[in-house]
Amino acid sequence: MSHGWGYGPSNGPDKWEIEYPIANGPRQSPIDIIPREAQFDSSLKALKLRYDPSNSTGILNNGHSFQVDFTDDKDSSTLTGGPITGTYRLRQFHFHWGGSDERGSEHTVNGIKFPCELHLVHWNTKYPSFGEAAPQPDGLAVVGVFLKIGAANPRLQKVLDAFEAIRSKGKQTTFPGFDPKTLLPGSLDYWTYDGSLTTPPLLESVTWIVLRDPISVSPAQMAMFRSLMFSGDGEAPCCMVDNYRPPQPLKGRAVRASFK
Ligand SMILES: Cc1cc(=S)c(O)co1
Ligand SMILES: [Zn+2]
Repeated sequence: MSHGWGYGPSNGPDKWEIEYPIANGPRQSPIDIIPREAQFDSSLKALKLRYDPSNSTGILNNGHSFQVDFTDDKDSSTLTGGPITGTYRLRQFHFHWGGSDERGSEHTVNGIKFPCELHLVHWNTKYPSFGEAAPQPDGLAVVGVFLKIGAANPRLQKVLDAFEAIRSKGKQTTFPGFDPKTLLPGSLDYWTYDGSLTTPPLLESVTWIVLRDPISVSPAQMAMFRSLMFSGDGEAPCCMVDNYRPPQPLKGRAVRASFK
């Protein structure tokens, strides 16, 4: 039975270096963002996110998180501008969250954790596919959005309403016509730095674009995230919580801000 990576005491983030030595590499993610140490860069362009809802296809419990997948055979859902050059295509989005409201995000701000963090994963179309882009230093761009406890988020609720069909590992269902733009805050001001995937294989191929402003999520909605299972049907039930990697050493990297 493969012991596979996870978030438990025997296979969690502190153990990943055994099978993935890059876990101790020079550009690992997430990081703690310290706004007063970020450098405002006036040459940074505005983020341009153009998403076509007809590209959303399905929603899947992959045993680590859940993800909403997008067809990426055309330049119809793209990220341009911001810190990147060229065109990156949206592949999927997913979340990381905690077992209670005081933890769950991967990036932190002045050491503060949010209860949840959204990741929108895009790949560089200078490469022929996501798989070919994923190992390249400029292969991926992930937009991170913090979720903060507040009013219930009706746009997020559309995603949560699909959970009954994907409760356990390996379950998936169709998820057509969803517009990820509805999960973005009003401002696209961001911090950016060179980093990695936050899950194995921890590839150092991600240009991170972390939005300053959070979106809201209610306590009841957070409880719905925690109703998903890491475990598959017929396995010992294990709630999907605390699927976040803690901040990693900055190792001299610059964090730039698109705003003053
Ligand atoms: C591709 C990918 C990116 C992130 S950030 C993640 O958590 C899993 O897979
Ligand atoms: Zn992620």
